[in-house]
Amino acid sequence: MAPATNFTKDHLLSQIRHLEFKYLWQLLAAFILIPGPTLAAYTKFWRLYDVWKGQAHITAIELHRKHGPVVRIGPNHVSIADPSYIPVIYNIKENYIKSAFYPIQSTSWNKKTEMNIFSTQDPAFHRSERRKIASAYSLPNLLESETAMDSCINLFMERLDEYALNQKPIDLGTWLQYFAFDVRQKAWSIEQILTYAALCGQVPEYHKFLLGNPIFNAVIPAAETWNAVLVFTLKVINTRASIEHNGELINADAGGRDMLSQWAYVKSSDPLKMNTRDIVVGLSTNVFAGSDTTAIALRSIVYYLCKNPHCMAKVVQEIDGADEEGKLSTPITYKETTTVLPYFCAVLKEAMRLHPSVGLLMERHVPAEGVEMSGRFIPGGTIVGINPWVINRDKTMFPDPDDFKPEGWMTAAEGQLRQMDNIIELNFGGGARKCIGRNMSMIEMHKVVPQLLREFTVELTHPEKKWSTCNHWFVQQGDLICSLTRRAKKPSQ
Ligand code: HEM
Repeated sequence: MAPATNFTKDHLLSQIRHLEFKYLWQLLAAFILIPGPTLAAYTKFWRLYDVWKGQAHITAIELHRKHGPVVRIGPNHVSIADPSYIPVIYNIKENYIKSAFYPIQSTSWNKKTEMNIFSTQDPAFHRSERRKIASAYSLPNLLESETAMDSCINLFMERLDEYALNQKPIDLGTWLQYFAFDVRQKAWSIEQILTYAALCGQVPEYHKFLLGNPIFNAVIPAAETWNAVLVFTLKVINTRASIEHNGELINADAGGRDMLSQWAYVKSSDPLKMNTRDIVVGLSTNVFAGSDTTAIALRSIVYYLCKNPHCMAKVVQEIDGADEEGKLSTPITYKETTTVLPYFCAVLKEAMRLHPSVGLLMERHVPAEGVEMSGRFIPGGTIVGINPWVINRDKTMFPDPDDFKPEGWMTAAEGQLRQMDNIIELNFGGGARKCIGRNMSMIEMHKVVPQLLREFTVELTHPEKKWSTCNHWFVQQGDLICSLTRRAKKPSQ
């Protein structure tokens, strides 16, 4: 028996040594062999500085063009640019868990930090919270309330008319933001909140000493009123219902079609399914995650059309043609755009390809066993992610990646088109954590821009100038100053 025991022991030791060696080798290979800026391999402050400058999306594109599909951008952060890993990193199983970047974007409500479906790192909590609200965001459900959007579009066109009549240049970028969600509050703006989240998100361990410090809310009881998102959400709720001092939602009209009404109905018919917290957190997450992202996409469509007058002329011609044939309602419906305005749909995709709303890595932890990506081993626990700005400029899919060429979407063969679609879908994230508000934004964008171009000639007031961009997680644009001229007579409503 003794030799057998020795064999087992020796064998075991050699296996351990082999494993240690293998593990050490893998770590070494990962750390030394993954290319990237030298400083980034040693300190997170390289990334913090890069994000602080507001152009991290440009840095990311340049780094991948120089180093290839796998680039180290922090001691424990690796950026991936190979589209075939989209379904690996962003999957339904949620085994690639969100990083500590996300909880910073939680909701503060009733002096407590409340995780929302965007910020939580816990897959089980995420599943149960998302299940409660998902049906309200389905395409059929949203299309049933399309007329509510129509009244916003009509109002928006009336406001723009005032600028056209007075021949005054308009800051259309800001007005598109008002259209997406009118979050103008005397409080911390979404941009300020995002700047904090983007910067602190690079060194999330400091959040607990900063705004994440529980003493913060206790010492400064008014802190919640600084948050524009929460203030706006409560203000809107209070126009239709009321939130009592103990934080209980009462008197909400539970018969309407919008989310407040739908959720108030669930709360009153089955309080165990949905409570006031769920409603306030759900609605304020919509405002936070949905207003700037939608406004950014709307601005991109308008900007790239103005910068490419031949594309603008084609879109306008397409709209006028459909109008003459009596195929368009006022305002244009989502179904009409998606069925009779194919060139506009290609423009929308191309604008979103060139300027995705999210401009940093969508960070996830590699599962414990590690993974090999594009020939490089990445150890478990490493934070990996894909930046939509990088893969949307994949040269194999988009031969002139920096140019605005909507025609590419019209002429691609079926298989190629599917792959191109899969890539730009990452603008909305992927897998179980994919954007829940995608359909809402898509409906808005497919309606309001064609209606705008149907009613007005839109030109940049300074066509020679480039707009400005600042990436603090969302890539905001500035200086979309336009001149509007009313086209034919106002369409009858
Ligand atoms: C063009 C418009 C939009 C874009 C580009 C966009 C983009 C994204 C992206 C990239 C994510 C995933 C982030 C990640 O995994 O790191 C996301 C998630 C999310 N978005 Fe959007 N979004 C848009 C509009 C909206 C709207 C209108 C709403 C709400 C009404 C919304 C609510 C959310 C929520 C709640 C999540 C978290 C989903 C989850 O984790 O289950 N978004 N969005």
